[in-house]
Amino acid sequence: VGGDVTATPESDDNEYLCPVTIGGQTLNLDFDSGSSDLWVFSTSTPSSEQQSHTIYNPAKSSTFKELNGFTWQISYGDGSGASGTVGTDTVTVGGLTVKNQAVELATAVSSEFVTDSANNGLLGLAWSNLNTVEPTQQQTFFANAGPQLQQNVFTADLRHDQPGSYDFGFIDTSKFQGNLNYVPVDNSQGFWQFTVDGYAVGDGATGGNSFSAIADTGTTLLLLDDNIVSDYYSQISSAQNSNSAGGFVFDCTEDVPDLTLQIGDYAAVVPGSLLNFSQNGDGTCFGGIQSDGGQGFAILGDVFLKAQFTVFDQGNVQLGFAPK
Ligand SMILES: O=C(CNCCc1c[nH]c2ccccc12)Nc1scc(-c2ccccc2)c1C(=O)NCc1ccccc1
Repeated sequence: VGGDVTATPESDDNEYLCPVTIGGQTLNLDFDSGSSDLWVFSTSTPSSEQQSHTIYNPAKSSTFKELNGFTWQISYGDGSGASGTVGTDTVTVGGLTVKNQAVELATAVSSEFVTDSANNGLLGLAWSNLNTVEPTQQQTFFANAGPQLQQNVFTADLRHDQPGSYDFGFIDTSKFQGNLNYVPVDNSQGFWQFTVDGYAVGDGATGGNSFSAIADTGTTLLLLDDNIVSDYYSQISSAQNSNSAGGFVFDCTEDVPDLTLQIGDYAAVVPGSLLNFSQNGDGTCFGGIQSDGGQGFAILGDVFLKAQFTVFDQGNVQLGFAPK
């Protein structure tokens, strides 16, 4: 048994949305390997915050069950967040069905989500120890689906400005070139966390110290240690760290170098074309590489994942990468 679902990029590849059916109602959700809550806009969300979102109505689902007294509250590094109550329902993704999946109903949502009308909630794909439900932590959709999957994996094939896909339970070898390169994952903090052994800017030599990183489909950009960010932008003459733009920008006419991350034996190349992320409208462009804010680990978000085919292997607690 498995599932294949289309991941459609929002403008500027800011996020990727996938159709999810909950109790017979279909909503587009943001699949997020950097968090572990499945939460949705619902009839419990204040009408002023429902705006143009598709909402889930548990009263219309014959399979919804309230988890009385259960609550959740999540906040993200950009200051956004949401909170609410919890129930269970039957959740289907690309033909793969999980019964009694914890579905978290938002009773409060921050403005970043209210104004993002394409996003009707998140489907967390990190490890369940990151789930925020109290008093009893809940399992993710992927954790619950694991036992019924042919292979206990999901794969991400995100693309620039065109639909990609997530597959659950199988590896479609037509979606990548060559062989998969696996690295061990440390899931003790709940993330798909692994070690990067070095980096190279453009066709420069691979150097630098090894560092921790997470594979995070829910973060748009490639967030790295300040030293690497400075080294990278030192190769772009017009680059500057702009407070008004919220990060490093450069002239759109510039030739933007590739970045290569050495992951074990695998040289993961992020082409310069993906590192010129978006136009600011004034002749400057916003970089796909930005600071990780001193997190202690790098966040390899969609900018990185667009350039690789990635296997999230729950059974063997490892990640696999291959070029596309
Ligand atoms: O939270 C996730 C994945 N879900 C994102 C859901 C989401 C959050 N706004 C959204 C808006 C739209 C759609 C989804 C989301 N990843 C991680 S791990 C560590 C940090 C972190 C912690 C502290 C400081 C920095 C990062 C984050 C983080 O905050 N990323 C989002 C972000 C967003 C903007 C800038 C940096 C990081």
